[in-house]
Amino acid sequence: MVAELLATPPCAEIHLHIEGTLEPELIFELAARNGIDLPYADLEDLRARYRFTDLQSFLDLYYSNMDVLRTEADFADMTRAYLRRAATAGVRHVEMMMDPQAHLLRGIPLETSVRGVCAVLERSEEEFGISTGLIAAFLRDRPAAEALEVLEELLAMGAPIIAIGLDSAEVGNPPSWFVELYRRAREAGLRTVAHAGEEGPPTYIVEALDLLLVDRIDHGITCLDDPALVERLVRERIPLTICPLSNVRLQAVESLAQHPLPQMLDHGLNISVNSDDPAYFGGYVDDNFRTVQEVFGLSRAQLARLAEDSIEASFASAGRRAELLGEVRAWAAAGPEAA
Ligand code: HPA
Ligand SMILES: [Zn+2]
Repeated sequence: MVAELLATPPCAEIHLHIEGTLEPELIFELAARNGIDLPYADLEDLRARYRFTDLQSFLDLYYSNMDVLRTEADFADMTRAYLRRAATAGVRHVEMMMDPQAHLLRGIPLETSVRGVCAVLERSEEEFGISTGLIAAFLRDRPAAEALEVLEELLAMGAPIIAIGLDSAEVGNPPSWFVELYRRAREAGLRTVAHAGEEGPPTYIVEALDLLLVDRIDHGITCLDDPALVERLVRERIPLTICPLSNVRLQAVESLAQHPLPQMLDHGLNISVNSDDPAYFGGYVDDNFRTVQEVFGLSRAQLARLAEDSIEASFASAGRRAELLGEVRAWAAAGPEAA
């Protein structure tokens, strides 16, 4: 029974910020390597700052810690550390966001951040058995014109991105400001996602769908405040990428017991389980699966459904999706409940 409780399915992780995988130990290591004086006495002092009251309180630390990322090797080391850990968590495909604009704003050329991450992603399938896709996320609390300029530069340099996303401080920065950015991305053949309804109202989810024409919504938990929207998300099979530990740590929900994941399953929404910024929110995708399993007593079949949803919602090739769905079905069939 204990082994059953700890089991997590093979899955796709499709809501993950690579900069949010920067663990405290690596922050200190990179600071030492780059001769940076950190504003923390030691690891314990840094860890003591990981108490957040909302999204902004997290973003302040997240952007501040990014300062240790200076060279291609720094970005590569961070990416490799995530993939190594993700492989043990059952991740078989990852679509990772990165914030190239945030690095550019602090003087790090796009080539440095993108090449550092991509050098490792290129070898991921061979090295870790994890297929990958890179999503360039843009900062919604910065001018839309700046995002468009950065996208043009990414396209001009041939950055191997599969999609664009929209992240950072949500409330007061609506999707409607980024129509041109998303139009340009689609024109360039990219897929599209956007954070909406993490802290912001359900109208932001509607804007992301109707104005940005996104393929999936990151978070989207506030959709439950609008029953007509929930019905639409179910009918149109629009995926929501759910991050349970993140929602609790950022106080978007009061406690895990009050997380709306079971309601979302009952509604028949396509939802996946993801870690968002695992170094900051207390766990990787397996920790998120384990937690929802423990708190809600999910069955093996329900866990398999979450994993299947993650694969269906991904931008992996049809062949890769079929292969991974086969793995999830084998995992589901191997459990005691299936006997
Ligand atoms: O959890 C998040 N929400 C919004 N923006 C972000 N940028 C990094 N992580 C996040
Ligand atoms: Zn996120």
